[in-house]
Amino acid sequence: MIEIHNIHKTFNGNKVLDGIDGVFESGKMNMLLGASGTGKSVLLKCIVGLVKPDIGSITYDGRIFTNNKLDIKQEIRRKIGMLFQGSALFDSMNVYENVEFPLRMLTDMNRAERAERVEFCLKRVGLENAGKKMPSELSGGMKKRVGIARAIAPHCTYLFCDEPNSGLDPLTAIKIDELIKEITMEYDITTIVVTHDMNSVLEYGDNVMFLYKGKKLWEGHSSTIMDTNVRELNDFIFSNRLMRDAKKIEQIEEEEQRQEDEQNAKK
Ligand SMILES: Nc1ncnc2c1ncn2[C@@H]1O[C@H](COP(=O)(O)OP(=O)(O)OP(=O)(O)O)[C@@H](O)[C@H]1O
Repeated sequence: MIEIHNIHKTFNGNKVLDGIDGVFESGKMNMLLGASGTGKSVLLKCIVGLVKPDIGSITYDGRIFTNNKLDIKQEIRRKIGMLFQGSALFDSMNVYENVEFPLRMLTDMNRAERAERVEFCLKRVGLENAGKKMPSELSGGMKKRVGIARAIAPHCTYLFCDEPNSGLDPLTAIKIDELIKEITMEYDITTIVVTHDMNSVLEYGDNVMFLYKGKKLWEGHSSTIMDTNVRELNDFIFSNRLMRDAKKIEQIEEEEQRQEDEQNAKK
């Protein structure tokens, strides 16, 4: 579990995060949702330690991360897996070497142990025969899968994904979300996903935080997000035409049901 309390961050007079609190539980898909420029990535960077908050605290399973000793921070960092927007694979390494890389850097596994772990992770993401391929030979979805295998290889406890399905077609995007969710539950990982994709949120969001201009305006399970009274969140959701149409259909169905109930009651 990761807890953040009262996170503030200002860049050159531009207030990007304005007092954010939150709890991210393990085994759940925790999602940071919001339009471009609302501070989602900066918040994620604060949590990972790439950006230092001006005020606020972050704890990992009860251990303070912010302003703690370097060795404690490094110990926590070793348990973090990252999936970057563009997958960020090393172009000069093949798939196997990419997944093996964090094991070389972060663990004292010998060659045979590394090979076993790489093969396990590649199999887990459905790429058991792709070890020798170079990143340039992979589709966008395959690159994301390699990114996931690399992130979980050192047995990560925490997994951070920055727009994991950006640039993917809708079907592949759903499969990547599904894989992240399965892995999160299977290994009880604390996962935080930055997204502005409502499809992802509705399908997989166990705990969704909506950020707007550096503030958290709404938080809850995805099943309740369509019923929100928060105007900014409503505007965000229904800026998408498909969402507007879905809402209209839902309202028509509700009205039909209401009329049917009324008629049944009269009988
Ligand atoms: N290192 C930095 N220095 C100065 N300003 C920054 C820095 N990093 C981010 N910002 C600013 O912080 C604001 C929020 O940026 P952030 O990347 O967190 O947005 P976001 O919600 O993740 O958007 P997107 O969905 O487009 O990635 C932006 O105005 C951005 O220009």
